[in-house]
Amino acid sequence: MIGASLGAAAYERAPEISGILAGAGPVEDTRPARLSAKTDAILTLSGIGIAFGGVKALSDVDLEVKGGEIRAVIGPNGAGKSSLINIISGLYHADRGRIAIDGQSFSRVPASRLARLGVARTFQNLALFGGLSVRDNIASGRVHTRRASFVEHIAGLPRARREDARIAEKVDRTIAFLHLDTVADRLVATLPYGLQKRVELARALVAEPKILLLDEPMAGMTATEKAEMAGFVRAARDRHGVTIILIEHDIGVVMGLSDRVAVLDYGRKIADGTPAEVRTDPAVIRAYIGTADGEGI
Ligand SMILES: Nc1ncnc2c1ncn2[C@@H]1O[C@H](COP(=O)(O)OP(=O)(O)OP(=O)(O)O)[C@@H](O)[C@H]1O
Repeated sequence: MIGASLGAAAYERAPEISGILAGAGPVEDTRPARLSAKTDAILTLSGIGIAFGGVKALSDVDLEVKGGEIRAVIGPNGAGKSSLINIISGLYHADRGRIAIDGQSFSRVPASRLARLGVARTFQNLALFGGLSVRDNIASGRVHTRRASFVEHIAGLPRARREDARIAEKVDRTIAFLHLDTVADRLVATLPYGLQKRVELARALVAEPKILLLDEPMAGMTATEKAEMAGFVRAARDRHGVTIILIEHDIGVVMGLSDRVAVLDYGRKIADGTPAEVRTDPAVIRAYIGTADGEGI
């Protein structure tokens, strides 16, 4: 497996991200374009490029994601994977290229409208409210659906009560789906790391996204936790039809879970295909272990 073959050298070529967000506020493209009826792509990236100072994080990257598929993006450290997810979710703004999400085309994805575009994401490092319960953290994933005003909520007016009941029902269903019932009222900070990652998945799923972006959902997990998480990700696709874009370092997990895998190296896409195709691609083998005749991938 690639995972077993990945030496530290391949993984330690690039500095870690600095966390500085690029670009100014979201600017929606004023010329929305509908997707061609000939394609079943729900997400298309065309010619995406972004640089930070002198570092080209992504150069001319194309990516097509079909509705209902589990699509992995892999590559050594610093290859540009997180930058790609951050561009799709509007946190970074590409210097070049276009992004089409479910029929709407953007040069800059409006982060503030992401949930309404049907996109949800999780983060590489947990981004939960540790002092709130699991239930409240998950409910925060539906904030964008609230229509009743603050005053209506304070006064307990019917619209606000109906809204609360609807959200509570969706939260309960998500808790059951991800087997979080026994910890639903615990403070998130008191949970083991693997369960916290699952709560983050729950918060993304409760929004009922069409597209779910998962940035290293299994990082730091035990083998058992990874297998459980992989099962939940697959179930989200199989039972709810969610399209999933996944960045993950554990290549064994990626190969077992994904329909198609795109491989980045130094910001360029070097391979794209089924797990079986990518696994034997000489460019991928070179990128990961520095030699075209590497074994065991
Ligand atoms: N906000 C930023 N500011 C400056 N440089 C950045 C920023 N984000 C990414 N980079 C740089 O862009 C390149 C690609 O980084 P990115 O995090 O996208 O790669 P990655 O494949 O996700 O890496 P990893 O697997 O280590 O998370 C790296 O050289 C990184 O240092």
